[in-house]
Amino acid sequence: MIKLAPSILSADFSMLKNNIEIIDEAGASMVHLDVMDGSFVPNISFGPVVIKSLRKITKKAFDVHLMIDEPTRYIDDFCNAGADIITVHAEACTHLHRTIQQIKSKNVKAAVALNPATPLNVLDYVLEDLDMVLIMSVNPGFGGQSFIPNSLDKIKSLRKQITDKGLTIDIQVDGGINTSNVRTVIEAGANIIVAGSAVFKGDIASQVKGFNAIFEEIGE
Ligand SMILES: O=C(CO)[C@@H](O)[C@H](O)COP(=O)(O)O
Ligand SMILES: [Fe+2]
Repeated sequence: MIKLAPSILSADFSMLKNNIEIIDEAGASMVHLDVMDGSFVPNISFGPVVIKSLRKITKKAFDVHLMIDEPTRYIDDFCNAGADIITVHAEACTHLHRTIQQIKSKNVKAAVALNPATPLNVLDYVLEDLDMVLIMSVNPGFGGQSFIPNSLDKIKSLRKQITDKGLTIDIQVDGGINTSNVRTVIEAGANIIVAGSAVFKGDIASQVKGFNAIFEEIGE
């Protein structure tokens, strides 16, 4: 099953409650929350206090994408704020294996994100431990960037590795995805689609429904 994870980074922050209610009702599978520290990425967004407040608005899964250096320092805070999935960047962790185990010890799903220039082999000795891998299809830090086409080969190779090893791991793709290019991303092997500007810039509900209609069509 293919799932949509709208990224609220592109929402109107003065209307967050309303925007989250709209994606929830329109059929989004989860809420993608981009946490940025101004160090790992050149932008600052929000942290666990905001996520804890938003947790009251919906029961949909909270998919927390941590773009922060040494996330091990804050894993417990994000788990306590109500995260269902925590994604850390391989590039940001000195002890990636330990960080993954820390997330799992809190009964939260663990995922690792790879920047566009990071090879898949950094996952060789941790893949079995993961619930999800996030392939970044833009350089992290901002919404509204263009999809990097090389990401498609990376998604295909990862899907092949997962299948060959007999594992069940979600592949999430994040950055520059819209209703025109999402089919190629799914055909390459992704099953969780993050979309920020393609959901929140314009009619939010109809754009969520537009993605879901494509997912159903492909799933048939
Ligand atoms: O993690 C990030 C950016 O670093 C994303 O989740 C973006 O927020 C996606 O936005 P669009 O590229 O879909 O506009
Ligand atoms: Fe993200």
